[in-house]
Amino acid sequence: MTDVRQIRVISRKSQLAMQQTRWVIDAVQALRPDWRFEIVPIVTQGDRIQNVPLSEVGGKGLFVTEVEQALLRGDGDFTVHSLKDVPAEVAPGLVLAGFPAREEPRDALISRNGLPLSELPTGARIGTSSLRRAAQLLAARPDLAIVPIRGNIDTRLRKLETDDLDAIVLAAAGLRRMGWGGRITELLALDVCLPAVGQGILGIACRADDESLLDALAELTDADTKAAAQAERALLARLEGGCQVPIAGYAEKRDGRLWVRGLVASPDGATVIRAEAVGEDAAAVGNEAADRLLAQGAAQVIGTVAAKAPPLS
Ligand SMILES: NCc1[nH]cc(CCC(=O)O)c1CC(=O)O
Repeated sequence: MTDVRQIRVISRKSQLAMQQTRWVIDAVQALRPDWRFEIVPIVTQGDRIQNVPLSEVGGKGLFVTEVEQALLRGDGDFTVHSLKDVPAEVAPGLVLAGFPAREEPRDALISRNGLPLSELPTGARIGTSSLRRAAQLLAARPDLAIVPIRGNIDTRLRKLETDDLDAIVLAAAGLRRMGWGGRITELLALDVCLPAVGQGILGIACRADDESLLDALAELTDADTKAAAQAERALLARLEGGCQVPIAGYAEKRDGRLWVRGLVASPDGATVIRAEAVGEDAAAVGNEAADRLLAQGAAQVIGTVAAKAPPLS
């Protein structure tokens, strides 16, 4: 017999956030038929600032901090984060307790004329505000013109036409969760565009002392996804990267062991440092991959980028 609870779920109002929230509620409901759920919508500062590239507004976890404060105040019981938007450290008193099976981790190219990356014309205009994507695209194709675009997924898809772009790059996971996977021209190979740490993973956060909720979230957790999340976030934490630095990391299970790949690049793609590590313990493997990046000078690349970034305000 489980306890009967009325669970309040804090969610940003974006279509993607609401979609992900409803999906997780359905999954928890299936495990706890007696529980009742209610969505508490929240508008964050990050949702209000729409026209400035995220890399310029600064502040780690722009969308996440206010949601964490709301959870700590007790405005709601859990929230569903896109893990890649969650800074390396979560707020004291909260835990990331639920990791449903990962959606597609790769970045997707959506091109106007259906051409894959390798066939785009010289000087093609590619829309992305992600320094990580820009750096890797330029490393593969230095001729490309990177055009900053921001906004929700549907806004960015529209800008493909209105901003006269040849292609845009988005996380395949977000597109698929919205039911728009059919728009994808090409999934970019992991060795062409290594994803952001946590891309495609949902991380469900709740208060660290909420025992019955912790139990339910543990039941919907996929062990391989959780291990990948831990390894990738250990790598990120050791590199101390904010969204101002092109950092990528991806972990997957191979033959029972965890394989982590990491990348640090200069924004122009001229310098790209790669490293990998294999092992059993998720955090240890992530740390080892980070150390191998640092041994190749990643700190200098990160330091150079951070020095050029505008001050956080
Ligand atoms: N930075 C915004 C963001 N946060 C999570 C996703 C997509 C879903 C995911 O990666 O889990 C996106 C959109 C994108 O990067 O294209």
